[in-house]
Amino acid sequence: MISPAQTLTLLAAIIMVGAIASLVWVSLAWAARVTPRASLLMAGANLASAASLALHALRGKLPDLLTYRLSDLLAVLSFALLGTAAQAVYNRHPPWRATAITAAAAGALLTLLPYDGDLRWPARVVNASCALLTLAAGTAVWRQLRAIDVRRTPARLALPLLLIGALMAARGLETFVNPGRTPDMRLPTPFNLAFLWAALVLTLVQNSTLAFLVLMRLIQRIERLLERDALTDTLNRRAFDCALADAHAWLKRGRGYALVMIDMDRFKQLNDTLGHAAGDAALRQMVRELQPCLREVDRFGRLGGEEFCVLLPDTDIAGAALVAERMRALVEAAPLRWLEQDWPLSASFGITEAERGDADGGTVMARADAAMYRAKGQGRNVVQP
Ligand SMILES: Nc1nc2c(ncn2[C@@H]2O[C@H](COP(=O)(O)OP(=O)(O)OP(=O)(O)O)[C@@H](O)[C@H]2O)c(=O)[nH]1
Repeated sequence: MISPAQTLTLLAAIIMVGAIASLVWVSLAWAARVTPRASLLMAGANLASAASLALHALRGKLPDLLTYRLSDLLAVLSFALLGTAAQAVYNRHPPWRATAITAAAAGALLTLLPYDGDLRWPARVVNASCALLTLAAGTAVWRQLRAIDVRRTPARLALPLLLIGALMAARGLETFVNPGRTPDMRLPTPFNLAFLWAALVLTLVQNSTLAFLVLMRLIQRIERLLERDALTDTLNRRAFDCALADAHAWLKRGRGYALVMIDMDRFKQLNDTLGHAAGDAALRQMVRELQPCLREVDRFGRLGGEEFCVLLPDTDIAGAALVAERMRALVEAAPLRWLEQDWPLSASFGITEAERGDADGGTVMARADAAMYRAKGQGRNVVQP
């Protein structure tokens, strides 16, 4: 025998979890500044959900307009925010139009539908729209996570959202299975008890999952900061050396690679004439110009000063020559625009291919460096093997 106290206690527990979670998310957004947009959306979702359920629990004690219509509207809002928050963790500008249209349509229906007597239709609108919003967001997050990094952020982390969607769909279907019963979560029915337990567990799991994703995002950001050059956003020396060591390890398993050493020409003269800021702008411009020449697997690093190196996996000397020549032409074709003046830019390129006899990546890099110095000796702005 289920008592009304059981369903009410569960409702109170979900409300409390929602209220506490919204405070945690606000502090994550403001104090820790961790993915603030997603964190604030999560705070809003939890708050709206807690308010909706609190109003629902107070039916009969407050005006019906608040405990029925407003409660349902807040429920739709909370699910719309939840879906957008989940997508905002890995996408600063999550798609919101479809969510807004669904929520607005549900809101309009809930405003127009009569709330006297038969409450099954408002309940169907709430549950169907919430299920739709969560299932769509869950599918989008699943795709996002698969696209980002399968190993570190498994797509399975989107599962709680999909389960919440399924739970809401089940609640909508219940109004068809038990058409005689008024949809009220406080009633001590086996379905309500199961629904509230599932809702409590899923609220906890969903909040923890999203907190975990936010943490992963933070770790990835720190890792990126540690391996990037602050001025040009290419790999720094340490990260490039790691990439080179990895590539060299693959060489022993039959996967070759080539290096392109790049050194800007007469850079001191540019610095001395136009100033250090212009030199910095030239370095950034060159990196920007060269990016389109690179594939996803290529690694672009700044070794120091105006010297860069590109690691090209699965590439031989002929391939490296093609890439380097394309890069050389691009640098030459784009002078630095500084204070209404054009300053011609060029770079010298040394290329080499890793050979089985090379002891380590450093040996290959030394050969590319020597080739680059030969290019300087030949008058600069050339590619030398
Ligand atoms: N603006 C700027 N200049 C830098 C940076 N790092 C190193 N440099 C300058 O780059 C210049 C490199 O000069 P050099 O090694 O003589 O080379 P170069 O003038 O390009 O001569 P060649 O390579 O022979 O054509 C020095 O003046 C450094 O101070 C940087 O991050 N920003």
